[in-house]
Amino acid sequence: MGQADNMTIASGTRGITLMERAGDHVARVASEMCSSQGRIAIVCGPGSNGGDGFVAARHLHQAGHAVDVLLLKDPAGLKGDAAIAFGQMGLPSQIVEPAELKENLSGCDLIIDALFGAGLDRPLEGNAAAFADTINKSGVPVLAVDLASGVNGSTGEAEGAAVQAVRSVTFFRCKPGHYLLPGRDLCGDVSCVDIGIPESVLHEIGPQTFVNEPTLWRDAWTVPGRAGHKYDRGHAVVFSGPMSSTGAARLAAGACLRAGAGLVTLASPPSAMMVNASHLTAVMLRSVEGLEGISDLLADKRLNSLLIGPGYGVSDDTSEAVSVLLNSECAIVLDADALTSHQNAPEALFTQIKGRKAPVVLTPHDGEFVRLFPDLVALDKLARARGAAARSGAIVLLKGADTVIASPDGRAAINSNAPPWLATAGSGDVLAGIICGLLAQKMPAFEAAAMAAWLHGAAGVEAGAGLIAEDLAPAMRPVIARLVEKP
Ligand SMILES: NC(=O)C1=CN([C@@H]2O[C@H](COP(=O)(O)OP(=O)(O)OC[C@H]3O[C@@H](n4cnc5c(N)ncnc54)[C@H](OP(=O)(O)O)[C@@H]3O)[C@@H](O)[C@H]2O)[C@@H](O)CC1
Ligand SMILES: Nc1ncnc2c1ncn2[C@@H]1O[C@H](COP(=O)(O)OP(=O)(O)O)[C@@H](O)[C@H]1O
Ligand SMILES: [K+]
Repeated sequence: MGQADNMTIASGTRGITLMERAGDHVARVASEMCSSQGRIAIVCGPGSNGGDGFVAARHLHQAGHAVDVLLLKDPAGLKGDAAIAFGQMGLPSQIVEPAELKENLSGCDLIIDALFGAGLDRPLEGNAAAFADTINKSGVPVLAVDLASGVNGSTGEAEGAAVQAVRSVTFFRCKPGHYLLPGRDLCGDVSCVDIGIPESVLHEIGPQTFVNEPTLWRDAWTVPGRAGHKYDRGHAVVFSGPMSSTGAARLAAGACLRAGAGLVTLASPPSAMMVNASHLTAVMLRSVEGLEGISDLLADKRLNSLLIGPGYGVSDDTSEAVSVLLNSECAIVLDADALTSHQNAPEALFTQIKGRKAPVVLTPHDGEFVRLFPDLVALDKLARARGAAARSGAIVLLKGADTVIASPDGRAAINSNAPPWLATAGSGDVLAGIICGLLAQKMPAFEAAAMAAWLHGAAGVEAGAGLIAEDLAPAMRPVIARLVEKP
């Protein structure tokens, strides 16, 4: 944003003009949230975020609202555009001690949080933290300028105190902190408004972090052509666990087929053939025994996408099986036990991944992540996923309510459509199956993983409250139908 701001200013738009537009938008949203008689407290910090607050105060006063401008710091310390906006405000303001703030906020109908935005560079402490606390305890709805104060816009983290907003108004583009937790929850509903920064600045800035929406991958996904053949859509293999743990792989295989793989084979240990056979219809079944069995299976060059891990078991045998898969030319998804089985020697896995041409997607949840990348866990979520992708050479899909998909080339997508109902046994197996199904259709791996996370979230919304993992594959149908309709 700093770069976007500077480029816009360098091309002739004054900084105060940007601030004027930003504050105007904030005032408009505040007016929507508050009756025309409503009293609005505008709590302003020492930087440009506070500057936006001063502009909003002027507009709201002109619109007839009762406005209280409350300052964290002495306005003599304001600089640049914020100082100009303060000078142009023409309204009384007061420096408030934290102990007095409660009194100042009582009886107001809306609080505008203009304490800190993009310039936050450390956790809120002392007076700033006390302000955030008092605002949160006031029970008054909060509209945040740019970000809820205390949220780091680049990471979504809030290491100290943070304001809880119901809405935020941000400028030009949403920031990672609007999508990553806890920032997403603290910022509330986010409106992103145009303040006159031209789109063209993005060519030079070249952002590498994206919100996971269909525009990110829709062009990489093809729907079956009129004369299409099932083999055009690939043949995926999902590896089943032993007799007592076959369900995870079957869930994955069903989702893989539903994601559009032309054919899906479940590779089953001989001992589990009966239980698998009694539960499968469109998914095919093949008995595969040991490493030799896997090698024989993979001799069929029509197979092009593989998934191993769900319910497979944690053991050296599993890591050896993974190694055989990695020697093939297929795209591969490594999930669950296939990840944990490498906890003692992750580097060997990464070396093998980096040595192959076809892509690998790793789909760890936090617990699996720490086993493979213990030294990365202290980083923020974007940095964790990016660091893991760079180190492993794989696309890394780091699961959670704010799943991040990262590529070794530096791109990262943040998924935000997943409902909490997806936190249910087997839901991750379904996700791994969807990725495998999209890889079978030869989607590039980053796009396949991103689309899969989005489909999984959208299917969760479609299935709704009370869903279980079995509901997800059927719920993908209307979601896919809508994607086909909307090119
Ligand atoms: N970019 C754009 O296009 C546009 C941007 N605009 C707006 O500008 C905002 C960014 O403004 P900004 O850079 O001045 O930073 P801001 O968030 O006000 O905070 C910096 C101040 O806070 C302080 N400080 C920091 N952390 C602290 C802490 N934990 N605890 C205590 N103090 C702390 C730090 O001072 P320090 O104490 O470090 O000297 C500094 O004084 C952006 O969010 C948007 O609202 C719009 O006007 C439209 C155009
Ligand atoms: N609170 C949440 N909100 C949205 N999605 C979630 C939440 N918690 C987990 N998920 C998603 O649910 C899935 C769970 O996967 P995983 O942990 O592997 O479970 P399992 O092994 O039981 O399938 C992941 O896709 C994850 O991103
Ligand atoms: K703010």
